[in-house]
Amino acid sequence: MSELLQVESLCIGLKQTGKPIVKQVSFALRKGAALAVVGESGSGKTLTCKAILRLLHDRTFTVSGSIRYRGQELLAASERDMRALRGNRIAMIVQHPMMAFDPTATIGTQITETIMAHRRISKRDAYSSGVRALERMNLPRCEQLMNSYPSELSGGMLQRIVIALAIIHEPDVIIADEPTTALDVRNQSMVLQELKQLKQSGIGLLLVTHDFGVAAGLADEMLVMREGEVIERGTVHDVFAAPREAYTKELLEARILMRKEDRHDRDEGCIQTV
Ligand SMILES: Nc1ncnc2c1ncn2[C@@H]1O[C@H](COP(=O)(O)OP(=O)(O)OP(=O)(O)O)[C@@H](O)[C@H]1O
Repeated sequence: MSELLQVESLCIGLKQTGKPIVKQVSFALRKGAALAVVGESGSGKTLTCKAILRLLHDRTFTVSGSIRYRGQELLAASERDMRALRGNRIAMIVQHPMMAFDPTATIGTQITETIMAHRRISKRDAYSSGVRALERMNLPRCEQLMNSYPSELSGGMLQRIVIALAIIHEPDVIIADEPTTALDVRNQSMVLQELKQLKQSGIGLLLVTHDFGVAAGLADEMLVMREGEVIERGTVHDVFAAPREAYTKELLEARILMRKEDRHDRDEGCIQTV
């Protein structure tokens, strides 16, 4: 089956008020493909991702519709089955890598413990497997990195370590929620490069971003969300070349304007320093 994830008519609402937040969202994610979910802040992107992993608290939210992973209905799965899927088959990468780590323990300790929590493996083998995972992310001086504390590393480094950890159990779906938003341009491009390689290796990538540039660099297809609804969908090429909805055009124009301003600021900077 090439379809890894199938989301159909997903609705998320607030339990207390009954207010709908995500409305009838449907999409499918194939093996080796990347689907970008784009939309302004508050459009329901993160809640959609959390619903897939069943991370929304049922005291706060109602979730209905269907979410199937390799044919298995996740909305009906037991919590035990979900624990086996989370991290192992479906991994998630979040926006702020610093929050993924305990500041009081070294990266090596945390990686080793994570591996040992999922596998029956000795500490020494878990450590070596952690080093190899970092090497796979093309991180430099991996032994030294294992001895570092999170606060000693840049956001970009940490995000690449998060990705290394996310793929350690060889998941076939990665949900990346704004994986590059908190990073500088250089680190953004390195993280995008790593994600591109994962996609090429056959992983299905669900990429949440408000940045059309990131979507263009990585995704094959995209959904544009607004106020909880999918208002436009298609291949990245088609949506960029001929957006149908006024809202998509506005987002695209805002992106072009931002890039022009960035370039202008950089040029001004050059002139001032000459
Ligand atoms: N715990 C909550 N209780 C009430 N409303 C919530 C809760 N969590 C999210 N919301 C609301 O649901 C809507 C969608 O939130 P969501 O985090 O999915 O947006 P998003 O598109 O991911 O935005 P961003 O890009 O800012 O992360 C927002 O209006 C948000 O205020």
